[in-house]
Amino acid sequence: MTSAGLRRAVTLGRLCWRAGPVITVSQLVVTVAAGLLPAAVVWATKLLVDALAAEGGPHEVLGPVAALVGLGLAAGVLPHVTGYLRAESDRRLDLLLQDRLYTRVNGFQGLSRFEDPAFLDELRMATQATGGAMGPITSGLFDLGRNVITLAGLLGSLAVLSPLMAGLVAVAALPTLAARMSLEKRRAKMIAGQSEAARRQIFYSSLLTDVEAAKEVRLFGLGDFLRSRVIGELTSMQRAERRLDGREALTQSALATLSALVSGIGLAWAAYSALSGRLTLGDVTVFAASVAGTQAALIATVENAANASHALILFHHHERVMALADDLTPPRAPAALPPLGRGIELRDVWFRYDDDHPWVLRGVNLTIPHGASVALVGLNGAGKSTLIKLLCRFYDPSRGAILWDGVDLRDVPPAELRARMGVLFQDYMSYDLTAAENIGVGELAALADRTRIETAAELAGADQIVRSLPHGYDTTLSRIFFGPEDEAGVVLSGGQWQRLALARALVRENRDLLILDEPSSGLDAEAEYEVHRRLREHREGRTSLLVSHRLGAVRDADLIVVLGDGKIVEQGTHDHLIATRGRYARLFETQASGYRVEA
Ligand SMILES: Nc1ncnc2c1ncn2[C@@H]1O[C@H](COP(=O)(O)OP(=O)(O)OP(=O)(O)O)[C@@H](O)[C@H]1O
Repeated sequence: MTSAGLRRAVTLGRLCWRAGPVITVSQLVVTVAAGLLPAAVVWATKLLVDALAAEGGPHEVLGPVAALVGLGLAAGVLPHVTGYLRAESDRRLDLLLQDRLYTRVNGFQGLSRFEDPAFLDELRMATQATGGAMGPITSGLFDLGRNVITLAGLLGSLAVLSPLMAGLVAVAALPTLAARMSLEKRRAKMIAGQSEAARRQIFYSSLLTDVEAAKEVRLFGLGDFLRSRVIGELTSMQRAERRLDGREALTQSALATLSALVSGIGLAWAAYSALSGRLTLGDVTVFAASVAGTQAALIATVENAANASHALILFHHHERVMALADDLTPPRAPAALPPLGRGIELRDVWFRYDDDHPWVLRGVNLTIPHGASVALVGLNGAGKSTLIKLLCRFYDPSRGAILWDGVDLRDVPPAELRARMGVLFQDYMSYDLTAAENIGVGELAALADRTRIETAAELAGADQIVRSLPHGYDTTLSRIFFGPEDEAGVVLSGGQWQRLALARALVRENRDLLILDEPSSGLDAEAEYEVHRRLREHREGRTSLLVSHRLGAVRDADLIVVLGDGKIVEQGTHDHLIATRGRYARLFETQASGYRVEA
């Protein structure tokens, strides 16, 4: 094991201790006892055989027999005790590791990590180091410890009879150990090399089983195409595995032949030594059992070391995720976030998602005054949603700053900032929860406050829809989970989901800033009119930012901002922008003419 591997094993040991000190100590005691058992049995057997060969009386035989009975009892019970301790220790360690991992993942307050394929790979491997994979990690290390003790006991016994033979058996094992370790390294490298293919395979197979994708997959006849991609990725991964398995089988067979040869030579030597009177019958028993036991323990040790090292590689990914720095810039001058009194200012904000990506925002200067309703319009890809994500501090500007009453957003904890906002994203979530919970998760403190949830639903035009569901607000909105009384859940239409998402944003009452990104894109004309009428009243006197392609919905805003090519190209009231006959006026005229033609 390399020094890094050893360090990881020590860290894991510390975590086991934290997860359950009593269980860990018990496991250590049982491991040592189980490890010493084979050598103890060999020596008790030797004493018995020698007593029998010397034709001793019941007195001489009683001791070894009693010892063998006790050892037999221990051999019967210890595996079950070990099994229980192991399962309990795995459960506790699993809890601890999952808790650590998801606390760290939640600690990444921005979005950039989740858009980084290298991080996603690391995270996928790290999540494998929890759950079922924890068994081999801990039990592999304890088994390794037990087998090393067994090995030391048996090799020691052998050395008493023939140091040369003990040395020979030990030396014969070295190539096996080296070969196994090198194979394990290759396997780890192969798995790392396959991670992209594995991710693609998971992606294709999830499309084949995903209810959301089922419509398009069937309509476009994508089933065979996706199936052949899954099989293609699997085949290429299996090809690499097959090559390695073949190499492993060949190496192991050659090494097993070497071990058999060594033990054959040893046995012949012991038999001739007994014939010439240099060894007793008991000695030969010790010798034969020790050689066989040593080789078995050696193979098991190598196997355990390989399993433990494989498991430690997974644990390594866990540790790497844990060691990652926060994704957002740490505050230079930590500040408290004041209640919004003046407004939010974007000062020469430049932004791109990555150094290799093009600029999305190029020097945006904008003020959202306190109490004003601001509308953001622009063509697809103009950067509207990106600007919203910066306001929520999912990313920091690449250059420039966003100031909240003069305080740089980089200087305040993101959670504090987000607690001051109600936001409806363009790509909102639909939770497989009840209707009430779908709204209430917008404000966890209001999850049990039905009046508040109903008020938000009413404002979003969702109240009537929810009331007409089989169990009203308690109806489970899911095709995956069952609702009350084991009924299959109900699924809403796109526009109905959107109203619930809007209610979720609005349940956060009295926030400093309300952001709505396309709140009515999926609503029918009547609902859209009604929702915007209510929102207009609701936004009155509150600071809000509305993004919409439906220009009729933004004409009443105090300030309309037109974004184009990552810059603000125009801003003003509806009347002002129409009078200037610029980009907004053209967009508005295009939309209006469409309606006029239809009319
Ligand atoms: N996570 C991301 N990583 C890299 N590029 C992104 C990401 N999200 C958006 N972009 C790019 O940023 C640009 C602006 O996208 P954005 O979603 O902000 O536009 P938008 O104005 O909201 O468009 P729409 O009207 O279509 O919603 C686009 O060119 C898009 O490809």
